[in-house]
Amino acid sequence: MNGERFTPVNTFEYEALAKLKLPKMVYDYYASGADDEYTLEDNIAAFRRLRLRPRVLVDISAQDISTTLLGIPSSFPLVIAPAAMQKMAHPDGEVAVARAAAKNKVIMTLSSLSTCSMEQVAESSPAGAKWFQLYIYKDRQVTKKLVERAQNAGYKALVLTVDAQRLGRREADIHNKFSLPQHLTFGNFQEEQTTNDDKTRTKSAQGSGIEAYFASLMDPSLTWKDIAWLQSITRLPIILKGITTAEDAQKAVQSGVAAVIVSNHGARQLDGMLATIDCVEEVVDAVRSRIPVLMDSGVRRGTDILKALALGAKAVCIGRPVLWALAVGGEEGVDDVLNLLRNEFHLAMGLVGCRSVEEIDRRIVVHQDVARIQKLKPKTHPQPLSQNARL
Ligand SMILES: Cc1cc2nc3c(=O)[nH]c(=O)nc-3n(C[C@H](O)[C@H](O)[C@H](O)COP(=O)(O)O)c2cc1C
Ligand SMILES: CCCCCCC(=O)C(=O)O
Repeated sequence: MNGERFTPVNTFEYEALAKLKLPKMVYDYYASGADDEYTLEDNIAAFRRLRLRPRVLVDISAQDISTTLLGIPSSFPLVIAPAAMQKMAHPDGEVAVARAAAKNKVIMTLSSLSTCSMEQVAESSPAGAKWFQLYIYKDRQVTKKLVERAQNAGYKALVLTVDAQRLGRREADIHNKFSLPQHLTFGNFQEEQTTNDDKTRTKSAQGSGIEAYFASLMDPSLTWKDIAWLQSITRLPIILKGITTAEDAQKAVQSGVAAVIVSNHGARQLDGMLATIDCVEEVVDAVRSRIPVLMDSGVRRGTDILKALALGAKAVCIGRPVLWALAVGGEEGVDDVLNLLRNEFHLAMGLVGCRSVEEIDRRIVVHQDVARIQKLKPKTHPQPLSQNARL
């Protein structure tokens, strides 16, 4: 580096820089997964177990990497996932992310637990399409009010998170006694600040402040009937975030939602779950093209986006890479990460011989273990089974 400013060239380098910059409590909250973090590791490793099968001698001089998501044009198949409390990464918080998303023509999903208000975020970047993520509160009036505000502020869909009736156990947050720093509040609950301080703050007398906060406000009794309730109070399309099985995917279709996101919440909820890229085919097959399937958790490279699309996802969402970029460079950092991922995807798509996202299909991806077995076949296959019996 020799005194020159280090310029990150991929999302992993952004994370390394963010780790140097952020207070430990904040970095740990953003980075953590649940329990032993097996699934956290596997979210990345599972992408590496998938290998690409490129076709060559295809004219890729005029590639089109754009797509459309629920009627919204997107410069490439990527959406910004909801992530709570972004002002801990940078003073501009969610507003910086929204501006970078709008500039890059990708959809931003705002967390209901944002540190800027949803109106502020909407006004900061009116040209950018946005979705609003929803948790269902025990007090349904709180949820209803959030939905009305999101609708009025111009959000185009509601992303209902269904994998977090209780918050996962993130041990680093317990050790750090995580709480929202004193100078920050939850932007969507400013009005309640004087009347009900609980909605605007987390406390950390002992253990993780967010675990206690979450348990006190969110409804653990949520079921499929609440989807119908939500549909009854809004005209916005509803996207279910956190579907990972065929059974739930079928129920989602039957319940009339507009899309599903295959997600394990960045491995922050149930440790030991499959990596989400390993759930995509199951959900896609169950949905049978009736609604779009998106996926998130572990997407760090343009080749990851390509692999997800090859398995049938319409787009991916990214969580942590945006937080790292925000911490390192604010709006400019997020702009850069979006550009990096777009360029990586463009290159990868060309190198496998696809000219448009519609040309990406299952043939371009193979599971590494299957590739190995196929390679072994010519050697073992002709031998009679009895000769192999001792193996
Ligand atoms: C720090 C942090 C905060 C998050 N906050 C929310 C949230 O408020 N609502 C939600 O539905 N998901 C939340 N998520 C999960 C993300 O939306 C997304 O599913 C996950 O980050 C994707 O995995 P990735 O970080 O590996 O890309 C959060 C994730 C992180 C890392
Ligand atoms: C302070 C309230 C809890 C925020 C939870 C956000 C979230 O989903 C996460 O994964 O963290």
